[in-house]
Amino acid sequence: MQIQLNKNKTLPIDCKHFIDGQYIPSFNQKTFLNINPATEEVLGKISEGGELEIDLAVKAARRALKGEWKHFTTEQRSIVLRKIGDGILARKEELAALEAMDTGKPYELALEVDITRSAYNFYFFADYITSLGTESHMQNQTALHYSYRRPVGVVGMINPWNLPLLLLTWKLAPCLAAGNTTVMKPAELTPMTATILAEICKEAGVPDGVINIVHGFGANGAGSALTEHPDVDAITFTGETKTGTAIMKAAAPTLKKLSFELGGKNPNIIFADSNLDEVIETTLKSSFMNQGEVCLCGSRIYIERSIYQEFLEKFVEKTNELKIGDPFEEGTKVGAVIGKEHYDKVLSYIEIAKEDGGTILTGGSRPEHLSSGYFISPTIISGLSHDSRCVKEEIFGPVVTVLPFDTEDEVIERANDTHYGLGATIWTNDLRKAHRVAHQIEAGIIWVNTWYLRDLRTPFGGMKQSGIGREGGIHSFEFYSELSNITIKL
Ligand SMILES: NC(=O)C1=CN([C@@H]2O[C@H](COP(=O)(O)OP(=O)(O)OC[C@H]3O[C@@H](n4cnc5c(N)ncnc54)[C@H](O)[C@@H]3O)[C@@H](O)[C@H]2O)C=CC1
Ligand SMILES: O=C(O)/C=C/C=C(\O)C(=O)O
Repeated sequence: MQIQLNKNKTLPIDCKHFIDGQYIPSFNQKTFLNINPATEEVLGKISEGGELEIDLAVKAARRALKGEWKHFTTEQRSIVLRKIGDGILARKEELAALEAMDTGKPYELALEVDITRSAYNFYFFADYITSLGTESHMQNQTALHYSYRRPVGVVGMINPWNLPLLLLTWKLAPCLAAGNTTVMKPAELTPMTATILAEICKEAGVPDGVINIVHGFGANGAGSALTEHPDVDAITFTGETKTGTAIMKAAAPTLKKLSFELGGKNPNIIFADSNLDEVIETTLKSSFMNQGEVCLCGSRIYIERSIYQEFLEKFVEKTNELKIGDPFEEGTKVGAVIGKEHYDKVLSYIEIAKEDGGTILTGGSRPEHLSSGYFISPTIISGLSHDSRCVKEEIFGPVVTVLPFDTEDEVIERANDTHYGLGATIWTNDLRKAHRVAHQIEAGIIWVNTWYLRDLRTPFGGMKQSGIGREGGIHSFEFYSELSNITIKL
């Protein structure tokens, strides 16, 4: 399926399943529509899979585990992974355009972050496997113990719509590196880049059946069919916390191995001794990058009282300068949110903020110059109490709350007063304070004087209701492989 596509794309673009190396429609020919959230136009039809398509895909993945893929050496898998990375970069403009159309995000962001990082996910794990070792222990002179790593088997992947290709490849690269096969279900709202990736993988030499894609819905659809399927060994999921609960229940009867990266309500803690210009520049990104639709966004901003007013003035001024609108226009920093349902949800939180006595310092509604598309101006809300739903719940849009604090202990308590524990950012030039506070914040990913600085060797994931397990570097292999210990008596 070669789509010649640039910013002047040709529609419609239909997305079929990819099973056992072939693009196929659903058995019953069922489809649903894919909508561009920035224009509200129909992009094409998506095949709607269910139990039958999932079963076909799982059988193909199970067969492929025992086929030629099983005999690929580490070096051969590494070469294939590098070729997939090359294949992504060779089509980066096309993939970025598809991602922008599917999600509503700025094309420049898709090119710079989503697509580049997707290729890098493959390059990183291509290198990583060639130096991956296992432990061995000599027990006195009587026995040698060593561990042996093998694939988990068929891995089910359930992906969200916010960073479609980036998050799918973050799972797929280590999954293939470790020798597994997979059935992937992209989010129903963002099917396009995954569909193209299948072709890139095939061209890179991934044998038929190793990767399979089934499109469709989550509950009572392809998603639940995948999580319930008895012949799937593991599920990796990124998305909402309550979906994680449903998947855990569905996976329990067959005791699947699970890795969950769930929602967040991340604190951004700004101490008075930080460099304010640097804080503002990064806080604009941590608040509004990708329309705030990144689970790592710092949507609760706590500012030490002595710089509260100065911070607000500068932050509001710089936020008002962000260009919002057509994702394909040069310089656009904020695009459309993912769709009508999410648009209504985000706006409903702004209404809650007003009812709770909050002050909308900027934004709060659709920008006047954009009459269609699901656009919401970057919104900053002050004056809320700590228990307002806007401060407590994940909004996942271009909306942040700002609150002053007086002491270190107070802000630590506020930051931890949530069921989530994904990310946090701390701004201070006091080294001791940075460590002291970081050690007390209940989050899996803590940045000091930066945000979204990623090193793929590091453990990535959340604590509390933000996730189960970690991925990245060796942590990915803890999930995507099984270790056996072998003891030899000497
Ligand atoms: N990375 C994150 O933390 C993300 C968080 N969200 C949050 O979730 C909210 C809703 O967005 P959704 O797209 O509906 O997220 P979601 O968690 O419902 O969907 C993510 C994926 O899970 C699948 N899914 C849904 N229910 C399932 C089930 N019962 N069994 C198996 N698969 C299932 C969906 O089809 C999709 O592929 C957002 O407003 C946001 O707050 C959404 C996307 C990413
Ligand atoms: O791996 C990254 O760089 C980004 C991860 C972001 C998420 O997992 C998310 O928004 O869900």
